[in-house]
Amino acid sequence: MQKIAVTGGVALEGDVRVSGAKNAVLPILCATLLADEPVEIGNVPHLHDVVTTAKVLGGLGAGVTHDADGSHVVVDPRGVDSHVAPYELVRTMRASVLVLGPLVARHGAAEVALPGGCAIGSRPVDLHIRALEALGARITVEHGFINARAGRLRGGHVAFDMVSVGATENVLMAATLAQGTTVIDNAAREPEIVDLADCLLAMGADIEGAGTSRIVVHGVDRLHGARHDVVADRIEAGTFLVAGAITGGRVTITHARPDTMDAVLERLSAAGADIGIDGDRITVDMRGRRPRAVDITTAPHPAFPTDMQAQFMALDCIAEGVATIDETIFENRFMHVNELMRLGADIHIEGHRATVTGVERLSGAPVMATDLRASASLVLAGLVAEGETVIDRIYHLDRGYEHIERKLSGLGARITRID
Ligand SMILES: CC(=O)N[C@H]1[C@@H](OP(=O)(O)OP(=O)(O)OC[C@H]2O[C@@H](n3ccc(=O)[nH]c3=O)[C@H](O)[C@@H]2O)O[C@H](CO)[C@@H](O)[C@@H]1O
Ligand SMILES: C=C(OP(=O)(O)O)C(=O)O
Repeated sequence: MQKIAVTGGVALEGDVRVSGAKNAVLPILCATLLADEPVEIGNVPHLHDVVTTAKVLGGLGAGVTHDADGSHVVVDPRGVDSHVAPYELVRTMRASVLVLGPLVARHGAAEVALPGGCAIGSRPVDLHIRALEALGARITVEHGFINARAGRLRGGHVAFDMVSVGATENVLMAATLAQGTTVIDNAAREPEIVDLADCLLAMGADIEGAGTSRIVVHGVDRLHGARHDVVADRIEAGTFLVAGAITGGRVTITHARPDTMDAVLERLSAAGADIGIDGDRITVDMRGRRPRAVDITTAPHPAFPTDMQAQFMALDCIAEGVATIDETIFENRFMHVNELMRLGADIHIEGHRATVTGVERLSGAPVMATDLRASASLVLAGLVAEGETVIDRIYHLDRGYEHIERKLSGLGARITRID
């Protein structure tokens, strides 16, 4: 199994390009199932999750082709002749549940394996199911599968009792082909929802309010082919900014979307970093000083994202002062804590709160990646730990970060992948 070895102590310097967002490209790939013509997607990141989604779509009968470097993908949904997303694929990537809405809206049937729990929490799908039922789908859950059937869906009122990114995406996609108007209240407002809506609009959908907590969808009879470029990955971008800050370096990220990153940029400033924004470039400068501890509370967008919690915990581990980190989205998203402690971090957990007392130095050690962003936090800690940190189970990293070791090497980091 591949590992990553990092030798800490280099202050990172230079430019790094941000890739397309994992959490946008996966729903967009699923949305292509709604069209009756090929859909071309650009700025597609090289990620294992993209490969898995292509397998899910291929298994349904869609044609999936990509150009030589893989950054343009064309999905031809005309061959779809199955409506089953099997457990073998769904269990490796929860986003596969996002084929549910498109399949039932376009083909009147879907059988999608229940994604089940994962390292960061239980991650139920009851909100997805109730929302699709509100549009007229008949849904049963048995033998580990969600079975959905429908004639043409009809518009309805969906009022979520909690904010769910995935459920908002599933019902938004389904509503585009429903008869009549759907109102989604307490919708998630994440930039990836806006990007999905932009792609659906290019395909001929009629949507208002994406990016606000009320989305209104007027159903149309068909969605056609389109071309769409995936929005920049604000989590990858944030991870590189933390890499600059934690190492006391100066890093510029390019092709970013600063307007999607307010909460993260505000917390980096609070940690003492100088932040400069110039169009799609963001520079973080922490040269010559130690970060200050910053408190974090994760919550739905536009608040601080749960997907950046582990990376900021790594920053707090070597910061001056004591920080509290409250994780309000997932009940078990502190899997990185024990591994960070193996590097010498001082962290105490009580329920949803971690208290991090900054230490002056971390020391390299073998550690185990437990989930995607936990892995990123270990790489970040490894960049400042004395000596070598070897991170095992990096397949989690490859789900969500494109060539992370190459990008960090380009900034001067001593990091290699070991087979
Ligand atoms: C609001 C939020 O920050 N969502 C994050 C969540 O999206 P993802 O779409 O995976 O998860 P949701 O947004 O649906 O989950 C938000 C909360 O709702 C609960 N829930 C969800 C669906 C459901 O049917 N029933 C239910 O109870 C979840 O357990 C969780 O506590 O994980 C992604 C990957 O880390 C992040 O990119 C998203 O930012
Ligand atoms: C946990 C994440 O992704 P997923 O929902 O695909 O597990 C993430 O993007 O941080």
